[in-house]
Amino acid sequence: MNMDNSLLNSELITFISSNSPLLQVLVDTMPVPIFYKDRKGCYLGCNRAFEEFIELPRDELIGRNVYQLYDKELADVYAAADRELMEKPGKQVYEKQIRTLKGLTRFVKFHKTSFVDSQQNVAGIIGIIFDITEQKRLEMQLVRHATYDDLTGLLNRREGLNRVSERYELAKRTAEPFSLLMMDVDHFKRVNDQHGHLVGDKALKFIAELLRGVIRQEDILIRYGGEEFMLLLINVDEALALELAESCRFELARRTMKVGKHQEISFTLSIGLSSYREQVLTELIHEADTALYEAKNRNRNNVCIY
Ligand SMILES: Nc1nc2c(ncn2[C@@H]2O[C@H](COP(=O)(O)OP(=O)(O)OP(=O)(O)O)[C@@H](O)[C@H]2O)c(=O)[nH]1
Repeated sequence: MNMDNSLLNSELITFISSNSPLLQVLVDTMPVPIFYKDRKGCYLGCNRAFEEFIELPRDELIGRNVYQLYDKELADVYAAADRELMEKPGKQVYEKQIRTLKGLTRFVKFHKTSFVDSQQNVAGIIGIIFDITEQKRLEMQLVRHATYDDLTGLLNRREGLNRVSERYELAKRTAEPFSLLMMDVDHFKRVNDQHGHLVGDKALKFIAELLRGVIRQEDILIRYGGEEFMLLLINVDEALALELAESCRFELARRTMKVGKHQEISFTLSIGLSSYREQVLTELIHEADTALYEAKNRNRNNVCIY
């Protein structure tokens, strides 16, 4: 641009508009949205990609400020960012979730630069917008996959153990009680063998949903393995943990899941319980596991305390 970053505001408007069709063609050719504003924050112009992006023709844009175009919350963010750039001229880059004028949500990355007039005073800003909605969607998908189990939507083992470890360290510092349950669905192989793997999957979702409904919001429920779940009960001593474990076991045993039109199947849980008594985390998990093994040996469908 021959603007030399140093034009008077009025010169700039003239330069960009009819006297400079080539410049307009140039910016219109750019596939990313570009806009420019004066020092008061009024739009001086934009390219075609920006018109499409905000879904507004440039005639309706020029001369207006953000408060006349967007909701106040978004306008406040834009105005504050513009003000900061005018006060500290140079470059500015930030990401923001926005709503278009037609109400679509987009994630965007702004690259803004200030420009000065012939007296070297800041005369306005030029902004370029990169639509990073797809990139954000993929990022969120990756985080979701890395955090949750695809089938049940519960925390997966890796992320679950991270959170259990964090809570363990916190409980150690604050001396709050906490208890750990290992829960395993009884004879689950039979479900697969008798009804097929898809029904088995549906059953795991059903069981996870049911457990989610029994536990409290602050508890951490993890799909630990195939048909095995870990539950960390926060601020819960052994007596209360036993009650909660019995509730999980009882609620699951009394419910049935529909299979096909006429059949209903039910499930039971074996549960091992261990409570924090200053043992290290791996030891606590091992104890709950040992108690689960004991519950399986005692004919299943029961809770054993280590
Ligand atoms: N459908 C389905 N089945 C799974 C999944 N993960 C594990 N399983 C099945 O769970 C069954 C576990 O079997 P076992 O370890 O023998 O235990 P069990 O039959 O539950 O018997 P007990 O634990 O001793 O009561 C196996 O048949 C696995 O294939 C899954 O994601 N979907």
